[in-house]
Amino acid sequence: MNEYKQQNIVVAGPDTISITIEWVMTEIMKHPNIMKEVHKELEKVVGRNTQVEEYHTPKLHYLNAVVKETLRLHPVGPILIPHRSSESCIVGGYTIPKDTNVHVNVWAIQRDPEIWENPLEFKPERFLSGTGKSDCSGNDFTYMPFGSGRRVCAGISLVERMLPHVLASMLHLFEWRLPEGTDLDLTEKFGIVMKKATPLIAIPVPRWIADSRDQYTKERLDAINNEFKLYRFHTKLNCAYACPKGLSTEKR
Ligand code: HEM
Repeated sequence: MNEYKQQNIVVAGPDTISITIEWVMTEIMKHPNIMKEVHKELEKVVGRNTQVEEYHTPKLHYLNAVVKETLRLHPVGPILIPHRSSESCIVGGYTIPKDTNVHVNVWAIQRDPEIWENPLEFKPERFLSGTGKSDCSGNDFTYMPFGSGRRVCAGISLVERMLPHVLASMLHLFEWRLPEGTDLDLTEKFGIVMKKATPLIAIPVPRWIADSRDQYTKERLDAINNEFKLYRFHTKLNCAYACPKGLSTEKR
């Protein structure tokens, strides 16, 4: 691996993954029915009493389709990295002379209505069956979020493992909501990498309370169920000393 590729790994790695996670979460929050489907799949594949492990992620077909659909509408590298033709060639009837700088607008290709049905609709199902558009490795020229050819993204296999794992872990235990009174903003900020124009602010809400450490909840509740049980409530006043916002139940 040459020095430039090593530098690219440092530059391309962290930003691209976090930007894509932000886009996936934005699309999922915009479509509550899709969040519900993802949760349903997680309950089936992972279950409630286990945490997400790497071996679960290839079985999360719907979540993987959500990631692919996000990369279709929001490719991190919208115009790829500039390429230069090593030979003269003809592409689509156009002659490209040797040594021409070529910019491939993947963003536009992946929204082309001649290729994609209702291209602006976020529809993970298009990657679930038989369309043939699920190959991320650059062999399908209608879908190239990682580029194509010799300079295709070197991080594909890492991304394919990491993205669904991180997302599944975030979505398995939590439902994600917007702060009250705010709207989702899907405006893009074009650049070498395509970010959201405004950062996503999302609040995690636990989906269920699960204490996997033991099965003695009932015994614990029985143990404190006596004439002092209300008195025990006084401990909440202790919170007033520790509360970082200085809130106290004694003050009005
Ligand atoms: C969602 C995440 C990512 C996306 C969408 C993405 C996309 C891309 C794209 C479009 C290119 C240009 C390919 C071309 O011009 O044909 C590229 C190049 C590259 N990517 Fe990624 N990338 C991601 C994550 C990563 C990660 C995590 C790493 C490394 C750990 C990485 C390493 C590289 C390298 C080294 C290149 C340059 C390859 C070369 O010039 O030969 N990428 N990536």
